[in-house]
This record gives sequence, C-alpha cells and structure tokens, in this order.
Amino acid sequence: MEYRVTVMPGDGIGREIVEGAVKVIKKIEEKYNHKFNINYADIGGIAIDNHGTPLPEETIEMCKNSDGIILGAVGGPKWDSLKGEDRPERGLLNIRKELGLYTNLRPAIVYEPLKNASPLKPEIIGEGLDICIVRELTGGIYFGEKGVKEDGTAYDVLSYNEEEVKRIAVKGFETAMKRGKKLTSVDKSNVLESSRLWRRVVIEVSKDYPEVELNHMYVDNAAMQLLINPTQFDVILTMNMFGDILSDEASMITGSIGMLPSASIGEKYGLYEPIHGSAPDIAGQDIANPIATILSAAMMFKHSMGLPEEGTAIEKAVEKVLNDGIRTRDIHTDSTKLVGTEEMVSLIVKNI
Ligand SMILES: NC(=O)C1=CN([C@@H]2O[C@H](COP(=O)(O)OP(=O)(O)OC[C@H]3O[C@@H](n4cnc5c(N)ncnc54)[C@H](O)[C@@H]3O)[C@@H](O)[C@H]2O)C=CC1
Ligand SMILES: CC(C)CC(=O)C(=O)O
Ligand SMILES: [Mg+2]
Repeated sequence: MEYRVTVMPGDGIGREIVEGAVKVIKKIEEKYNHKFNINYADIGGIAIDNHGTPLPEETIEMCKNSDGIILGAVGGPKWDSLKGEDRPERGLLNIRKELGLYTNLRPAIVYEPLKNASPLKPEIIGEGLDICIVRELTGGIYFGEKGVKEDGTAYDVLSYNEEEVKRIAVKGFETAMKRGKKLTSVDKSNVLESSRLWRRVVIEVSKDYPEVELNHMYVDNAAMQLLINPTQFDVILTMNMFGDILSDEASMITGSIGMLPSASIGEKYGLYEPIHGSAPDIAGQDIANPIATILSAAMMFKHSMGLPEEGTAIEKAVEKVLNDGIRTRDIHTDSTKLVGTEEMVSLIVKNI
C-alpha cells in the first residue's frame, strides 16, 4: 500500500530525532513492501524564520493531506522573547486544534533492562510499570482566553464544556477496556469548577463501561502517588495541563523523558510526537535519545495506518537494542554501552 507521511522536525533536537524516525520508516518500507511518500513541513521556530509564522498554511494543508504525521519538537531561546501568539509553541498548539487532535495518548513503560536507569527504588517499580496517560489536548487552560489587563494583571482562563469532557472520557474508558480495565481520573475538583464538571461527566460516561474500575484523584496527590506507588495506575485520564505535567513526571520513572512517545489523535488525523521538547541544551551534539520519536512512529503505524505488525516490529527492535545494553547518555549506567543518537538509530534500524 501507499501512504503519505508529513514530517515536521521543528527545532532543537527535533531535526536529529526525526531523522531517526524517518530512517525507521524507510526500513519498514523496504522490509514490508509498502510505499511511504514522505514530505517535510516547517513548524515552530524554523517556520517563523522561513515563513514569518509558527504555523504556515502550507504546513496545515500538507498535514491534512497525509495518512500520518510525525513531529519532533518546537521552541528554543532564539524565539523566547516573542509575544505569546507569535511563539513557536503556538504553532504546535494551533496544529493540534486545527486537526482536532483532542486525545493525547502517552504510554509510560519501564523496560526491564532500564529498571536501574529509573530514579525510583527497584521495590517501588516492582514487576514493572506500564501505564497510559490519556490527556485532553485541545481544550482547557492552554486554549482559554488570555491576556494582560491595563493594571498589568495577567490571566489565562481554564474552562471545559460537557462535550469536550465527554469525548475525552470516552477515549479514556475505551483505552482502559483495551488494557487493565482500571481508570484513574485526575482533577482538582476540591477547588476548580471546571474539575467538578470533569468529575461529574466522567462518572456519567463510566456507566457505559461497567467493567472498568474507576477512581478519582486530586492532581497534587496524583503527582505524589506516581512516585510512591506508580504501579497502582493503569490508565490516567486528565485534562490538558495536568496531563502535560504528570506525563513528564511519569517519563522519568521509565529512565528518561527521551523514552516516551505519544499519539495525538482526532476523528480524522493522527500526529505522532515525543512528549519532550526541543532540548536546546543538547541540540546538535548527537546525544539526544531518539527512542521516544521512533516509538511515536510505531504508534503511527498502529493507530493511523492499520499496520500493527510493523509497529510491533519497531517496538521489538527498540527492546532488543536496550536488552543488548546499548544506551544514549540520558539512560546510560555502568556496564552499558554509550552511543550517540545516530548510532542508536542505526542499531534499531538494523534490528527491524
Ligand atoms: N512538544 C514540544 O514541542 C515541546 C516543546 N517544548 C519547548 O522546548 C524547549 C525546551 O523546553 P524544556 O522545558 O527544556 O523541555 P525539554 O523537554 O526540551 O527538555 C527538558 C530536559 O530533558 C532533556 N531531554 C529532552 N528530550 C531529550 C531526549 N530526547 N534525549 C535526552 N534528553 C532529553 C533536555 O536535555 C532537558 O535537560 C522550550 O522552548 C519549550 O517551550 C517543551 C515541551 C514540549
Ligand atoms: C505546547 C507545548 C509546549 C506543550 C507541551 O509541553 C506538551 O504538549 O508536552
Ligand atoms: Mg510537555
């Protein structure tokens, strides 16, 4: 079959890690006899430099004309003094909104050979960790009205309507049904009105999923529980900002933020992106971990292209390389072999 893939490297380490995903896609093409037509598009800081906007029209068009989209990351110190609407990060927020990508799946898995790369004690991780954060991605405080008043007061409005909560809650329960049938809905309903709506709607939706065990947790407690008892979780369902923060925290349990892929999905399109940012502190040094982006490509094959075997082949290749003791700097420990970004990619490609 023939598929169109839009690739948006973005800024900082985006170029290095996305190149890794492209090599993996090409290996899948060769091995499984598919045709992937890959087109590159600008987003973020590079788009500001080349087109004067963080999200050019042609990028949106190209994304809408593809079967799968890969994104690196956006942002960096070069653009940090720009106004909110003009910043690289707006490009990412706007493409999510434009494509209706309201579900963000962020699986956090502790791979057996990486147990000792986790900052948590082995007894806390126990048999292993395999959780999935289902984050609402196109609503909440990142998209609410914002501004600075005459007296200098700055504000960002956090609001959700019933429909927005309902559709992401459905995705949360559907995800739980395919996994361990346990869902923890994370909110701040002891303080926030929008969270009280969230909790009420989640309870309503839960009636359609009697097999799923549902519990509720305040976000401050959830942040703590992830550190003292992370294996209690199966699916965490939460709103945009809480999911953003909790997934960075969960990523460290797995050894590094460079390990966590994500799928940003709507009714029509799918965009696949690592959860981390553009890491300007390590950009251009061949030390970034490409695994999060490569595993994001695996999610693209599974979720957007109906190619589960190809997705699993990538995951297995990543596991093999980790089992062989190959590590980028962020997950390197004594007795493992330190490699750069490019070598990590080559070894994963070789094992597909
Ligand atoms: N999805 C996106 O495009 C995101 C963009 N950003 C942007 O990225 C820029 C940097 O933000 P930070 O807060 O520093 O977050 P970051 O996620 O870029 O980096 C945080 C820390 O993790 C490390 N790190 C990140 N990815 C890594 C990888 N693949 N391998 C090894 N180490 C890795 C970095 O070196 C840094 O020490 C900012 O402009 C921010 O707005 C931040 C988060 C998400
Ligand atoms: C707009 C992004 C910078 C938000 C973010 O950090 C993320 O989606 O992980
Ligand atoms: Mg984030």
